[in-house]
Amino acid sequence: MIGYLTQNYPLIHTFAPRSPVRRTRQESLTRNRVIKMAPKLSDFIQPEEIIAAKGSLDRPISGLVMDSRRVAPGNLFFALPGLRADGGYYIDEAINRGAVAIVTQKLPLTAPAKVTFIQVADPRAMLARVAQRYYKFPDREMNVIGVTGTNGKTTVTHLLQHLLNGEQRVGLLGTISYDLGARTVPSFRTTPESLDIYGLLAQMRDHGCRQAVMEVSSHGIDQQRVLGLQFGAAVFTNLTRDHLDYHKDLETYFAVKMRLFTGATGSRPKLAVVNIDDPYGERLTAAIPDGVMTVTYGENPRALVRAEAVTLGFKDTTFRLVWPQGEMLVNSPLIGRYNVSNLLAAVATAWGLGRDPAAFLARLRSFKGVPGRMERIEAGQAFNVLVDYAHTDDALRNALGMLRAITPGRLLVVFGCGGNRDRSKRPLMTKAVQEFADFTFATADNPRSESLAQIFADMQTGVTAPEKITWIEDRRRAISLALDVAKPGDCLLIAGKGHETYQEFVDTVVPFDDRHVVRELIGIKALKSE
Ligand SMILES: CC(=O)N[C@H]1[C@@H](OP(=O)(O)OP(=O)(O)OC[C@H]2O[C@@H](n3ccc(=O)[nH]c3=O)[C@H](O)[C@@H]2O)O[C@H](CO)[C@@H](O)[C@@H]1O[C@H](C)C(=O)N[C@@H](C)C(=O)N[C@H](CCC(=O)O)C(=O)O
Ligand SMILES: Nc1ncnc2c1ncn2[C@@H]1O[C@H](COP(=O)(O)OP(=O)(O)OP(=O)(O)O)[C@@H](O)[C@H]1O
Ligand SMILES: N[C@H](CCC[C@H](N)C(=O)O)C(=O)O
Ligand SMILES: [Mg+2]
Repeated sequence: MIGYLTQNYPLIHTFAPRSPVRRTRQESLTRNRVIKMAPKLSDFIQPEEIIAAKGSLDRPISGLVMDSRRVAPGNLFFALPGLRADGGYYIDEAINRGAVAIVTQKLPLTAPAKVTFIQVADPRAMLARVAQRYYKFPDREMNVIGVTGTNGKTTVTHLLQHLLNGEQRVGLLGTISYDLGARTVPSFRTTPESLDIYGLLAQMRDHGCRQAVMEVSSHGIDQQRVLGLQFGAAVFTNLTRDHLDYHKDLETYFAVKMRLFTGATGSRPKLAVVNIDDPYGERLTAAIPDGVMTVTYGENPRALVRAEAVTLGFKDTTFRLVWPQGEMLVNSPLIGRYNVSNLLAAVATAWGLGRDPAAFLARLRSFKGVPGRMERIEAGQAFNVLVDYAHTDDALRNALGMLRAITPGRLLVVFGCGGNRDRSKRPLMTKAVQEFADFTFATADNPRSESLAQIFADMQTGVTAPEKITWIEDRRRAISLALDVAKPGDCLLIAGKGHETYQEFVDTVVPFDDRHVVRELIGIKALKSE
């Protein structure tokens, strides 16, 4: 999937080919001068940063690249050690495609004269530093706000963008899309590679964005994708179980998230915004270094920015927003207690950056939500259908707990678990749906390269009430059966894929959008019953 998307995505880190045009002599001279002034390796790499080199550091380069399949002539290729492969293995391919310089952990015994080899201890860290210099430190010309946490990153970043958008557009990088100021493109990673981040931030800067909000995933922090990036603010939403396939245990996962706040990513944020309703948030506040302004938020009475008198409804949420200089009644179409937390995160950040929350009253009300997050599908049916991105046991518990409280009839759920991701959350997700739903249709999410039988087997270890779950491999069929079962007054939650428009199998990616499937099936069923 990722490959499929990036193939169609214009390269952002190599020079775009120019269309042939007639040039005046003056233009040609200017052009020649530009060629003479093409950036050289030594413009981005200092001798003291390298262990050894073979070849000249004065060599001009045409761009940076970390994937041999995307090398263009004149590029500097970073051979990154990976979890599955070693980028070093692809150096020959990169050279064959025209790479003129290689950053690597190991120098070759013999090197072709036309290529410079640069040995460094950590090529990923070097990539981030070089990318930041190559794109001329876009993070220093913008106020970049990074949002981390297990759940809520996408919601909070979109909310913040909505609150802060004014005369100058606010850029955004996250799970759904990248808003680059002049255009918005589909996202290929929640937190892109450092090379892409700096390239994308440069596009925002060049199109007049003076602020940017971005989701910072734990993978992104751990793989040094945000190394050196200067954050004007870092926000912590919460920490619950996920990604333990990668981090192994919750403490390690938390330690990785903490790096964004302590300076361990190479740069300290100016402002830390922390949810102290979450025990990990409480712990985080104690670890924030002196000199970083901290703003706490939550329903906790000790929070600087807090919500009181929360009223949860099926169509909207109301609460009293209290901050050190004032308070006001907020009404938002976002539903669920966790969205109070998301609203507070955004307001607390804006307040920490010097904005007056009172100015946001209308914008808080006009924010209609994020695609695929509790998205209501209305296609003429007599019961409620919601599509949501809950893909952890905590998110499922929150989502279903909230719907349970406001559903007069039965609560039905369609859900599955993604392949090649945290296996330990699968039985817990099954337990969560059984706690709240009257009936569950367990099905496929994105199996990726895992067998669905294996995923189902993991999910089944959490079954305590087998009579309340049916197992249907085909997601469309599962949704169809759930729609057949639903009656007026019932609520059907279709969880896990939210905004996603595809389903990923071992060697295919097929178009699949829960929202379209629901509308189509309701339409067909209505025709049949006429
Ligand atoms: C588990 C994980 O995060 N893996 C990331 C990791 O992959 P890896 O270490 O396995 O890399 P590899 O495949 O061994 O390749 C090593 C190097 O060889 C290069 N290569 C490889 C093949 C080739 O033909 N030529 C070539 O040059 C690769 O470009 C790479 O630089 O490093 C790669 C780049 O160096 C990332 O693209 C890759 O992200 C994969 C695709 C991924 O799916 N990551 C997900 C889990 C992720 O990052 N998700 C978070 C969101 C999580 C959340 O919801 O919170 C995200 O921020 O998107
Ligand atoms: N603050 C929150 N606390 C707990 N659950 C939440 C919160 N906000 C959203 N959720 C649940 O988590 C799901 C994902 O929300 P969102 O996309 O905002 O999170 P995210 O952190 O960006 O996720 P991802 O890591 O997959 O990008 C929502 O559909 C909802 O069910
Ligand atoms: N950003 C999340 C998305 C999970 C969404 C779910 N549909 C799945 O495929 O598991 C992850 O990479 O874990
Ligand atoms: Mg997200």
